[in-house]
Amino acid sequence: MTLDMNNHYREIILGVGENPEREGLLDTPKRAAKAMQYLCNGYHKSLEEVVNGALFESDNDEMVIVRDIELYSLCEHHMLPFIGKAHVAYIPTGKVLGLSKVARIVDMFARRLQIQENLTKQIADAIQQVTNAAGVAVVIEAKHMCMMMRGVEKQNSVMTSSVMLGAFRESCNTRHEFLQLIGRGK
Ligand SMILES: Nc1nc2c(ncn2[C@@H]2O[C@H](COP(=O)(O)OP(=O)(O)OP(=O)(O)O)[C@@H](O)[C@H]2O)c(=O)[nH]1
Ligand SMILES: [Zn+2]
Repeated sequence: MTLDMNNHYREIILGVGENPEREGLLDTPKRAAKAMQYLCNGYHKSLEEVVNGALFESDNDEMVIVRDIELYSLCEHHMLPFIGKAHVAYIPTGKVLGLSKVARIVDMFARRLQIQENLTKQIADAIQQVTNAAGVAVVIEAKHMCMMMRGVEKQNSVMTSSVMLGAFRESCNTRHEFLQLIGRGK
């Protein structure tokens, strides 16, 4: 599989008009394949493995927010990066999730070929599934290289996507509190 990918990258180098035998490019197909495998390693992870049992009993039923989680993903249309931040919140119902696991869940879905809207939904659904929370909210703000480096070449546009489940969808107050706490409220 990796050997195959190496050959494909060699073809890409030829395709852009370069010489894959040039000294600086000799190991590039191998490196590029390895990098791409890393950037897409989310396909080989399961939610169970990522959470690793780190769910702790708690009678705290107030909103938990993890904000400004850095996010690197690849857009599925151009396979170019989109880069930004995820803000994740949930309202526990007896169990809280290990803090780092929230970020690991973000990574598990970000390290795939994605569109931002689906990524946002997959993270929200996974947090809901793992915690059985009374509500989950995910907001992602990201810049898409496919819009910056090529195409319309807009350098300053940021895409914001959100998914609200349970209490965040039903209650304006809960939603406002969340948006305020991530610095996006009025
Ligand atoms: N909604 C959404 N669109 C995305 C995302 N990533 C890339 N796109 C868009 O996907 C669309 C693909 O449009 P096409 O017209 O098929 O492709 P294209 O000719 O490369 O489009 P341009 O980028 O406009 O040059 C573009 O409008 C991209 O901006 C994303 O995460 N969410
Ligand atoms: Zn794109």
